[in-house]
Amino acid sequence: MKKIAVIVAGGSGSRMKSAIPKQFLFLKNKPILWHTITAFTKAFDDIEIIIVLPASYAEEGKKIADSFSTPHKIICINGGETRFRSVKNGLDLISEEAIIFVHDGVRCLVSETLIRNCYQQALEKGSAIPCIAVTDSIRIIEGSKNKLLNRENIRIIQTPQTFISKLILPAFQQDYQSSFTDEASVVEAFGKEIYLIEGEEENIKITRPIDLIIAERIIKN
Ligand SMILES: Nc1ccn([C@@H]2O[C@H](COP(=O)(O)OP(=O)(O)OP(=O)(O)O)[C@@H](O)[C@H]2O)c(=O)n1
Ligand SMILES: C[C@](O)(CO)[C@H](O)COP(=O)(O)O
Repeated sequence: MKKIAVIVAGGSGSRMKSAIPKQFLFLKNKPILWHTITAFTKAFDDIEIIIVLPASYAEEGKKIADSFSTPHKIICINGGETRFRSVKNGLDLISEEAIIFVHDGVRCLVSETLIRNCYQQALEKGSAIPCIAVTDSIRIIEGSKNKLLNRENIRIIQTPQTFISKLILPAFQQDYQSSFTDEASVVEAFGKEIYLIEGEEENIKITRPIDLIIAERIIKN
């Protein structure tokens, strides 16, 4: 089956508080976004990639895309105000049947194994959403009180969130809801079941300055 990765890198990175959006910061002499794209090009020779960029950094993003050689087809497109809009802009370029990966441009430590596992499960079940268990105690705030939750039932959700095209493309025709934090929430709101898959501890989202320090320690290439 055809494979298409929509790599969303259209955000501003406000929590990182850096001078440029975090996806363009360097890790081991290469932009974070370059490492993320590399993971997908290594996972599959025949993958097509759509990179979603902030309009004001379209040129920087294009330069990174151009640094990859064929046979990988890489298309760049501008993002939008919300993650939903950015993902939708990428998905709007897809009309054929495919397994579609939606991945955060700032999860640059994702492994080729996880990408391939997501592909396989999405092929079999329609979706593959990587997740990891919680290792801290978890409490929910209820007004002025708080209550312990059973952490056995809690999962931390990652990307690549992977779907068969006939599931994700119609789901993104819905109107935006502020509760949409990821693609699984969009597909679920469309009334479809979501299938989880084991994620990876190292597959962190570079969000705050501390995450960059952690990524520096973990990254291999
Ligand atoms: N309108 C948006 C918002 C986010 N993203 C992308 O979604 C991924 C995960 O989002 P997040 O870590 O929240 O990135 P930012 O929105 O850039 O960060 P912040 O929320 O701190 O501003 C990032 O690769 C980001 O570039 C996007 O493409 N378009
Ligand atoms: C999609 C995601 O990375 C899954 O963990 C997460 O929901 C993105 O959240 P953010 O607030 O947009 O960083």
